[in-house]
Amino acid sequence: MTATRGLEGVVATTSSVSSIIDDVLTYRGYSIDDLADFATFEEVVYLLWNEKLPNEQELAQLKKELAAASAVSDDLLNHLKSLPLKNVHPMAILRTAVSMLGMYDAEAEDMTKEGNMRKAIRLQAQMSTVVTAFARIRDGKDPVAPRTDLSFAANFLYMLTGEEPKEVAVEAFNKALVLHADHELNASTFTARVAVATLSDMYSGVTAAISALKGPLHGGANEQVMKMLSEIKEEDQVESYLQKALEQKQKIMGFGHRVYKNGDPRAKHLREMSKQLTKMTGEEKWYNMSVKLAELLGKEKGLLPNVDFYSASVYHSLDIPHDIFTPIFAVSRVSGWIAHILEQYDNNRLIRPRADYTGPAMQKYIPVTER
Ligand SMILES: CC(=O)SCCNC(=O)CCNC(=O)[C@H](O)C(C)(C)COP(=O)(O)OP(=O)(O)OC[C@H]1O[C@@H](n2cnc3c(N)ncnc32)[C@H](O)[C@@H]1OP(=O)(O)O
Ligand SMILES: O=C([O-])CC(=O)C(=O)O
Repeated sequence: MTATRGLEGVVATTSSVSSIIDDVLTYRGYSIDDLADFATFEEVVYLLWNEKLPNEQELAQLKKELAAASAVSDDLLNHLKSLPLKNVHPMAILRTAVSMLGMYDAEAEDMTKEGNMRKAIRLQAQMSTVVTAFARIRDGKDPVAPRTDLSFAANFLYMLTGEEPKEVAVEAFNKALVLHADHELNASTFTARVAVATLSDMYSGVTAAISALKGPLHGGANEQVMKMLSEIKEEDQVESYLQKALEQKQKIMGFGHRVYKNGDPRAKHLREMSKQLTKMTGEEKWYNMSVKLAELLGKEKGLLPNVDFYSASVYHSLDIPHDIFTPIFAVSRVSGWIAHILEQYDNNRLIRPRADYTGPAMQKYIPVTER
């Protein structure tokens, strides 16, 4: 038996949810470029879960169900208020809150197809409510209840700020949600599939996935990108920052990818959004610094921006707190996790690979008094 480090290149399952073939990303066979340009996030959720784009009626029904499911119980909000919110990362709060949502869901252990679809709606709707409620509670503000007349993207921004967002912000946020919704067998999706392949419930799968997304080598990179840009401060500091970081063998957050070696097809959409939004806010320096960093790192190391790089300046321009960037990734990606969880249940087999043992061979047991 030989191990493949990080399972690189290992094909671990079949899937019809999304594909990356020759650097082209599709959800259920639809190009990410078309979806980013034309689709609402709700259409993408429907597509991922139902293997087809919805007609008007189906879309209206999904929106109605999401809106009806989006409020969370006062008990859960009171739990959130009792947590040490100032010192804990929002992804840790989200991980705990999703686990709690499972405890408040009377159907948590219902493994029927219908029960799982109802839970899917609740999870998709309520993660937005939890993330925005948390972001307000820690600032001493009351949570804002979701509205039933707003789109998914608009509702998130509304619950975060308490104000109805501008159309341009909703459009940008919707596109960001579409771009993050699914990505083949990335680390968090694989984690979700491993958890539910034991026939554990959907909340357990999503809680496990959130844990995997949290790390800076995966979803946590978007927050780290903004931290890096804030440290660099000015465009004329980019080159010296980069040289020093590379000399110290630091990883530059938001660059590189396990699968894409010629660039992440989502990055160009986020780059364009970053350009437009930073122009609007008058803070073009974030876009200019990002472009310069990307040019230099491309030349120096052949490393290209991934989905997390330009999303940082996009979310910053939408006035979103930096530590909420990764929870937003989860709010979108839960749609993909759910699609994969449903696919796993449909054709399940326990996921249990082997390890190539490298420890000592057959040691003789010595009683504790003789050691
Ligand atoms: C949504 C997402 O999850 S997208 C990814 C988000 N993560 C990041 O942006 C974090 C920064 N990027 C990385 O750490 C990596 O590129 C990963 C984790 C995304 C992919 O990693 P892998 O395919 O395992 O590549 P690995 O980490 O082995 O790197 C290969 C080589 O490229 C270098 N490298 C890869 N990415 C970077 C980077 N961002 N900055 C500097 N060097 C890098 C490594 O140091 C390594 O060099 P070496 O061979 O001289 O030791
Ligand atoms: O696929 C990956 O390894 C990481 C990624 O880009 C994602 O999850 O969107």
